[in-house]
Amino acid sequence: MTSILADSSKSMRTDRNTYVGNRFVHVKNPHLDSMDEDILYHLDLGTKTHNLPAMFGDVKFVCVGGSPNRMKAFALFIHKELDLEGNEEAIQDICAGSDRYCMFKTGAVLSISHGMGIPSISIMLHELIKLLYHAKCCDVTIIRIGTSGGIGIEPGSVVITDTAVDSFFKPQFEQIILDTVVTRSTELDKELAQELFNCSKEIPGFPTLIGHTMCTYDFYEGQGRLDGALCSFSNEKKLDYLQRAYEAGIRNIEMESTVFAAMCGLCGLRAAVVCVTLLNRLECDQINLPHEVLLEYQQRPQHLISIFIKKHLGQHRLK
Ligand SMILES: O=P(O)(O)O[C@@H]1C[C@H](O)[C@@H](CO)O1
Ligand SMILES: O=c1cc[nH]c(=O)[nH]1
Repeated sequence: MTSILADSSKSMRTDRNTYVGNRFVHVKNPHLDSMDEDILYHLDLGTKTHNLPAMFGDVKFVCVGGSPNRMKAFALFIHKELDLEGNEEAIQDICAGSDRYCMFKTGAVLSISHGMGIPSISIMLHELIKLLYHAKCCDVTIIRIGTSGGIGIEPGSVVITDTAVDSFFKPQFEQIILDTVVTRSTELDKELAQELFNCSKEIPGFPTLIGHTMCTYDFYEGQGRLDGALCSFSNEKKLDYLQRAYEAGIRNIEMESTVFAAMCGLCGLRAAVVCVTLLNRLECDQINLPHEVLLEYQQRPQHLISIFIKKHLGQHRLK
């Protein structure tokens, strides 16, 4: 696919990230200014129906992840960790009127689910970024806390992404706009990744590392699994691909990081991807860990992010 498109220069364009001084969340769409109202349909919010600056103007940290239950659990956890006022029952799903995504706010922290895969997170991010823009938010850090398949590392390890790459190991995301392929950078904030890694040193219970993350369009064939409903390659081909990925510096595979990095980078959000690995793909394809172990693994990125947020809010005591 890449080589065909590379020949057709008329249908390719490159979008570059631009970072602005004060880091207001910004949109890059001249049409929005002329709209009388902006309805954020999948979030069940809007500029006429809700006072977005009053509801969200103080947001400084946004955490996103695939599962609604995980993101609710994270909101409750961070509420407790930050010792915020109000009881847990007050933390209600702000998007309850839509059954696409869920959203919880506690203090300056917003926790949102994004479903599975690039199309799902991309829709959520368009509406979230517009929400933060309408709310006049500035200096916002956004972190994806997810799960992934590891390559050559112990299951339960946490990978902080330095670069998100596509299935060809390229640090780019190809967005098809009308009939044009627009190539966007998937660069993430290196300082933020390092800062998160430094926070991980305070948690002795599990290994954390910085590495490249591969983002695919599919969980089965797209990630070289032999156990899907369709498979046309051998075990040798699978292992050759994953081994080459490892040699290219890739340590885990998931399904959202490239579009996440591209969209956040273009709109002035400091972004990071922190995913726990559920298995070592050089050894197996099926996720066969007991439910309690999976739950504990999913809490690892949350624990790390809570230390990071507490540090930024001046609430963290060094051990
Ligand atoms: O945030 P989650 O844990 O949902 O991310 C990964 C990538 C896919 O969305 C999903 C596949 O199981 O898990
Ligand atoms: O192997 C895995 C595990 C979780 N998520 C993925 O995308 N792949």
